[in-house]
Amino acid sequence: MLPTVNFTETDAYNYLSNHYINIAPKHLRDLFAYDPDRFEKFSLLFEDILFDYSKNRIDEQTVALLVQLARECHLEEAIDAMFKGLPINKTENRAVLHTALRNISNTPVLVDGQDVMPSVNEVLAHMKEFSEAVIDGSWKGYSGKAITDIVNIGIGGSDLGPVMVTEALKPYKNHLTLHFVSNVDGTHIAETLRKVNAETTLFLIASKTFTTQETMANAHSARDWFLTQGGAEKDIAKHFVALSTNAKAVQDFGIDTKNMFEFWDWVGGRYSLWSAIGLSIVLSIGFDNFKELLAGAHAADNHFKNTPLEENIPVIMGVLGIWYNNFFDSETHAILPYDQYLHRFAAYFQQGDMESNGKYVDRNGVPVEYQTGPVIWGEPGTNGQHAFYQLIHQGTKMIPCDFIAPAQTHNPIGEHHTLLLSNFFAQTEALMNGKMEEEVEAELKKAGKSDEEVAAITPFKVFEGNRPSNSFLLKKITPRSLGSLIAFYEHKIFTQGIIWNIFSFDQWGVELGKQLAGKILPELRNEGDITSHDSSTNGLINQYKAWR
Ligand SMILES: O=P(O)(O)OC[C@H]1O[C@H](O)[C@H](O)[C@@H](O)[C@@H]1O
Repeated sequence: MLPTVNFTETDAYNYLSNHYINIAPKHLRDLFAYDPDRFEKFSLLFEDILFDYSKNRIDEQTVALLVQLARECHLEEAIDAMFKGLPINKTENRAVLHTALRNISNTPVLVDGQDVMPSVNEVLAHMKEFSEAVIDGSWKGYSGKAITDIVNIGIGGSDLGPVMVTEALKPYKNHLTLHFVSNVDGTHIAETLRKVNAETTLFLIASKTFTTQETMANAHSARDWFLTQGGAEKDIAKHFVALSTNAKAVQDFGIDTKNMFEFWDWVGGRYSLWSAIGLSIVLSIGFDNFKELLAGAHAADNHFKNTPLEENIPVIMGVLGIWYNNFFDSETHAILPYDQYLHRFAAYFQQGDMESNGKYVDRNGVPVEYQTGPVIWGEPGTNGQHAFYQLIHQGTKMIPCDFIAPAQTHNPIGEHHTLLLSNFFAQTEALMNGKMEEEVEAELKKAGKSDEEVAAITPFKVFEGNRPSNSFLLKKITPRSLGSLIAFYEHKIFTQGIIWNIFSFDQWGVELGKQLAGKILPELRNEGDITSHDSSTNGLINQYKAWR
């Protein structure tokens, strides 16, 4: 199985610690000034995606040492083990094979000696056939009308991916209206049901386990609502389908397994948009576009698997993250898409990254003595610029940023896209260069300020710069380029998990919350004061009971 290495005990780590002392005082502005080839050296082109990582606090030696670190941590063997379907998710004893879901070249992928590709293709064929019937109107609701609205009920990985992708690919959307219900707060389902008509609505109950409290509560409420709106028990088959690995629970819920789209325990929830969980995506943009999304991800998978680490985009993304997280002590990482359609991209990778690498126990079961996964956050530009960029530019924390923008917009209205992109370029440049004292003084003098005024205001207007960023410039956001981009981020997370020597594909931290809520629930159902917890929890529960 995966060899476990404490990365802080490798030769590369040792060299990097010394190298850091050399790089840390250097300013990016100077690194650019000394090396006119910096962009050529530190950028990679993959199909229609340009990845520019030259505005990072690195030189050629940094990259070489970071790659050595990845090698000493056996990243290449780990990649191989993942693609081969070995049970690298050890705490759940499962393979990690979201890559098989988009393996459009159909080479066999074995799990326990059995090729999974025939089952993957069978489910894809089912999704194709079903979605075509719904989209062309031949799938009828109980009163004979075609479906107009799709309500996906799911949470976490059974919600965030489909929401993010359907939003990102809205320009490819058909006439069906998509709704997503995730929160157990009754407001979410109530507000959604107000907008739809039972005769023409299809519910997708999306849950890998089919036991998640929030999803089951929302699914039952949707079914109750359907039955009070004129639908009968026998009509449920026309209006409810399940996307799950748990056939028994689906049946118990009352959904015919003919209407179940299956996936498998080797698909992690936060990596499942490529599976049957993507049915809402297929219904929104059609099967051919979904296939393009898979094809883009598959191309990125091949890049990750076959490209030397030095030129491997997700590997470079990963090791740069290690450089900042473990040498510069940065704690967060911002994802900043300059594309309104990508407005849920950062939220999607909050789960993808933080649920994967938010772990303090290493693969030997021992607490780590170094930092692991960063806090991931972000909003689309330019909104972010008017909200939190102040802190990125002039705060006391170093925040490595990923800027993402398409060269071509789907909405060429006036000069909007040029304005947007001018902000994208200006921000990465300003973060890198900063604004020196002399520049500020010259500007103020030019504006007619007295020497005294110049001296008083200058310190506040100086930007130290030297703040790192990556830029992704895509020709256009298409199903294919989006598929590749998502896969790059997934593999970046994998790369980091291997180097940090943690298990990236379990999520025991989430399980605890589920158990604890289950314990308190019966106490809320009864009247009477509660004394079984600490005084804060007792106090809150008892006040809730008094007020409800
Ligand atoms: O798809 P489900 O089984 O309903 O799970 C939904 C979500 O549940 C938990 O939050 C897990 O930590 C997530 O990884 C998962 O995506």
